[in-house]
Amino acid sequence: MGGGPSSLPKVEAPEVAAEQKATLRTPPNAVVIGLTGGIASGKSTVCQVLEQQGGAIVLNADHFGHEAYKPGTACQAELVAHFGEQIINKEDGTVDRKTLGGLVFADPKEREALNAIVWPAIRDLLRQRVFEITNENPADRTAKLIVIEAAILIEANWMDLIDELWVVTTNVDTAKTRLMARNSMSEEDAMKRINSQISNEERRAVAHVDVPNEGDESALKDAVVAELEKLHARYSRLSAFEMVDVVDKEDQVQTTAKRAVVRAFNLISRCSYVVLVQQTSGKIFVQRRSDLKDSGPGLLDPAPGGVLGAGESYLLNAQREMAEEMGLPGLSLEHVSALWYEDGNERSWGTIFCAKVDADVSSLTLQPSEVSSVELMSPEEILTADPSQFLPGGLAAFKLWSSKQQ
Ligand SMILES: CC(C)(COP(=O)(O)OP(=O)(O)OC[C@H]1O[C@@H](n2cnc3c(N)ncnc32)[C@H](O)[C@@H]1O)[C@@H](O)C(=O)NCCC(=O)NCCS
Ligand SMILES: Nc1ncnc2c1ncn2[C@@H]1O[C@H](COP(=O)(O)OP(=O)(O)OP(=O)(O)O)[C@@H](O)[C@H]1O
Repeated sequence: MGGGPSSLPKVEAPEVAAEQKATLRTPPNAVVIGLTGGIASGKSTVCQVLEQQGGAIVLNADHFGHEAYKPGTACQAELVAHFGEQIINKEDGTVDRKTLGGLVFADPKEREALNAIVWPAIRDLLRQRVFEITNENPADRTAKLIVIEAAILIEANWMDLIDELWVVTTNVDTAKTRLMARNSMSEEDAMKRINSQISNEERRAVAHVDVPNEGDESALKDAVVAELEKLHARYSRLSAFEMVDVVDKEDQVQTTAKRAVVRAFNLISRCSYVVLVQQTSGKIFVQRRSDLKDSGPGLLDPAPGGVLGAGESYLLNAQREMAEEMGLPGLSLEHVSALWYEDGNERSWGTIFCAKVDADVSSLTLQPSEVSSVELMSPEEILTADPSQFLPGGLAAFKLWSSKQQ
C-alpha cells in the first residue's frame, strides 16, 4: 500500500440529488468508520495509523465531550444544576474533570446522569462536524475517510452515525496496566473506569472489523495497515457508496448501509428479478451482463433486476432497473413470488416479477455499463443449458418462475 494521506480511498463518490441526500443515514461522499474499544485498548494508536497511512480525518469523542460543556454552554449549566458548583474550576469557569470523574466513576447513577446530559450534545457536535467535512467543497467528489473515535459508541447508540464499526480489543489486565502507566492512575481507579464500560464480547458482537491489540505496537500498526487495504478494496468496487436497505431473515428492514459494507460483511440485502417474456414467441429476454460488473461479469441473466436502494420498494426498483438497463420505462409488472437466495458471496431477499412485452431485441436501449447484449432464449433452452453460464441468483429466480407456469 502506498502510504501517506489521501492514499485511501481514491474513489469518486456518486452524485446524489439533494432530496435523496436528506434521507441518507451517512454521507454519500465519505466512509465513516466508528472506532471503539475499552479504555486504553489502543484506539489512539490505531487512529494515528488511519491518519498517517489512510489520510483519515479523526474526530475524537473525548475532545467533543470537553467542548460540549465549555463555559457558557447549556450543557455546562445542566451539569452544574445536577452536580453543583463543586465541578467548576474557580479560575477559568471550566469543568473540573478530575472532580467530575471521581463522582461518576464511583456511582453508576451519577454516570447515567452525566451521560444523559453530555452524550446528546457530543452526538450533535459529531454530526455537525461530519456535515461540515463532507460539504465544505461540493466540487470535490473524492471520497473522504472519517473516523469517529469513541469508547462508548455502542453504549451511546451512535451506530447510525457510521458506515462500519471497528473495535480494538485488549485483555483487561493489559488495559489496566497501560492505563495505570499512562495516566498515573491507581489500580482501583483504573478498574473503576474499565468496569464502567461494556465487555469486549459485547463490542465484538456488533463490530464489523476486529483489531486485536495483544502484541506489541508494531504488530498493531501492521494489523491496521492490513485492514486499510481491505477497506480500500471494498470501497473501490462499483456502486460501493450506494446506500441500500439491510434486512433480517424475515425480510424486515434493520438499517441502511453502503453496498461495500453489505458485500464485505455478508449482510442481507433486497433485490428484484424480472422475467421478461416476448409476447409473440413466449421467449425470454436474457441479458448478457457487462464485463464491467463486479459480480458475475459476462454471465447470462434470465431474470435481471437490481439491489433495492434505501427506502425503495421491490416494484419501483424492478421498474427502475428495466427502464435504466433495457430502456423499458413504466412496465406493467405481475408479482410472481418471493425468493430467499444465499450462496458463498451473498444473501438476499428478492421479489420475482414477470412482464409480457411486445418488443424485439433491436427495439431495446441497453445501458452499456450494465448490459453488453440481450438475446432471446426459450424457457427450455435456459433450463437445459450449462448452468455455469448463468448468474446463479437470476437462474434461481427464473427456475422458480418457470415452476409456476403450467
Ligand atoms: C468523566 C469525565 C469528566 C472524565 O474526564 P477525563 O478528562 O478524566 O477523561 P476523558 O474525557 O479524557 O475520557 C477518557 C476515557 O474515559 C472513559 N469515559 C469517559 N466518560 C465515560 C463514560 N461516561 N462512561 C464510560 N467511560 C467513560 C472513556 O474511555 C474515555 O476515552 C469525562 O470523560 C466526561 O465528561 N465524560 C462524559 C462524556 C463521555 O462519555 N465522554 C467519552 C466519549 S468517548
Ligand atoms: N500494543 C501495544 N503495546 C504496548 N503499548 C501499547 C500498545 N498499544 C497501545 N499501547 C499504549 O497503551 C496506552 C493506551 O493506548 P491508547 O492511548 O492508544 O489507547 P486508547 O484506547 O486511545 O485510550 P483511551 O480510551 O484512554 O483514549 C498508550 O500509552 C499506548 O502508547
